[in-house]
Amino acid sequence: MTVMVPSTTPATSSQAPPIPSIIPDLPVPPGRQALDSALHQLGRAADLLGLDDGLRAMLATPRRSLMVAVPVRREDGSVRVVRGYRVQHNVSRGPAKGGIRFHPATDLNEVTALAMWMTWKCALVNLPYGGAKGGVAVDPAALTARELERLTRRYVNEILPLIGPEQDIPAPDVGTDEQTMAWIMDTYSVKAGYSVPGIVTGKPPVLGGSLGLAGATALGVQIATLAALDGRDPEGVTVAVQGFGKVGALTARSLAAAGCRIVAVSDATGAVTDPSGLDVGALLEHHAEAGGVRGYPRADALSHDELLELDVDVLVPAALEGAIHAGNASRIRAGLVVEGANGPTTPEADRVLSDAGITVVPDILANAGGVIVSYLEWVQNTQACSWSSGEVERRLRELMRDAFGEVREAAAQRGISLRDAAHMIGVGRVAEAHRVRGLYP
Ligand SMILES: NC(=O)C1=CN([C@@H]2O[C@H](COP(=O)(O)OP(=O)(O)OC[C@H]3O[C@@H](n4cnc5c(N)ncnc54)[C@H](OP(=O)(O)O)[C@@H]3O)[C@@H](O)[C@H]2O)C=CC1
Ligand SMILES: O=C(O)CCC(=O)C(=O)O
Repeated sequence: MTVMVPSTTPATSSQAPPIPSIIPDLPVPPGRQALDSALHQLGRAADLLGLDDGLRAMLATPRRSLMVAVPVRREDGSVRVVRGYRVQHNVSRGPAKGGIRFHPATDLNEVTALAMWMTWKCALVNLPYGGAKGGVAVDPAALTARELERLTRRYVNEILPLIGPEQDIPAPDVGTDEQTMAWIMDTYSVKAGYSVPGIVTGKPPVLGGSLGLAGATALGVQIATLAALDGRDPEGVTVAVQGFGKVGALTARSLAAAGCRIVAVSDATGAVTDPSGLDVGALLEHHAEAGGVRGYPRADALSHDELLELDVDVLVPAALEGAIHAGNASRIRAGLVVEGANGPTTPEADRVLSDAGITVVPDILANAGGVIVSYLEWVQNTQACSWSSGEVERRLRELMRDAFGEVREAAAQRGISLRDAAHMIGVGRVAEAHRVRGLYP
């Protein structure tokens, strides 16, 4: 999103055109809502842990935030300037880790919230990482492939002071993919003068990418869903999935492969439903050809809101933050919500779902499969070794199972929600790292 600010030069009779600028426009919703949610969740965990005010302040404050201008030359020769961000929320347990988002509405608040969630997520699944996130306020669909490549390379160049294989390791998120990661690796490597595969995860396998990363988040969501079903036969369990991107589409496929009946999916173009079960393979083909799920001929159309409010066993929000909010939470009829997306449920909605007896498997647990396999990729790159897809999947299953078990046990012991339990464990580990390291100087 380019912010146009009028020139401060007084208008003259020749009426000079305003100078386009991207002077910071903060704070700006909707990122503020994500940050408020993240801070609220941290506050609850800090209360459960009895943390003192100093530690609370350290955990609530990002360690480093970088805001950059990213000029990109368009195909017609003109230059457009967009804003980019990289936030390292916490690095007490290891290098910062987290994806890069290309989305027109991203802002510093949103990226800060996403970085904070990465910190707790990495601690919860016991990875030796802190948390980070990056973003560029741009719609990648509105750029050509060459413009996107130039934008990516320039953004990487601007955030060079923060990133590095031992400092801060990016990965894909909304609007970015394997190709984006390949450009990041190349840009960083050209600057270094040698290949640095460990600078980024989610790369194509030919560049040292993990054989299991493409579907890792989705497999993790499937594992979390089946664990939350608690022994119930998945055969015929009805599922609605919001978002049909890297997480949503592959989660739909993964849950269908486990026997679930995917009755509805959506993306930004629309939503489709078939109560007898969608053919996810055919839907993926339609999506690839048509650029979205809208118009899929073997299903009925429904509205975005109707999808969220379907009477299903499982709802998987796998798009953006704030999908389930105070305005629609009371209409959610799913028995179980498994958060594929980061921050899809606001704190107000959380309360409503809890009062209605709806179980929520929180984002930092449900979607941790991606960063788990990112970690395996990074170890593989930095140790110059490689693992088979079977080995990657085994490790992913182990870490997801252990984390799920710990969260469920803590929730049962303390009589708290899975979200509070997950945050208590994640925040507690980071707080303990701070305590043991002490404060410099
Ligand atoms: N990629 C990863 O490794 C991980 C991602 N996540 C989280 O998962 C979520 C999705 O990420 P990812 O799949 O990578 O992103 P993608 O960009 O691949 O997909 C996002 C999807 O959301 C859809 N969408 C956007 N707005 C809406 C809306 N209002 N209603 C329904 N669908 C909508 C998009 O539709 P369209 O394509 O039509 O725009 C697209 O299908 C994010 O919260 C991300 O942070 C979490 C862990 C790891
Ligand atoms: O794989 C990674 O490093 C980060 C994935 C991510 O951005 C997320 O879990 O939200």
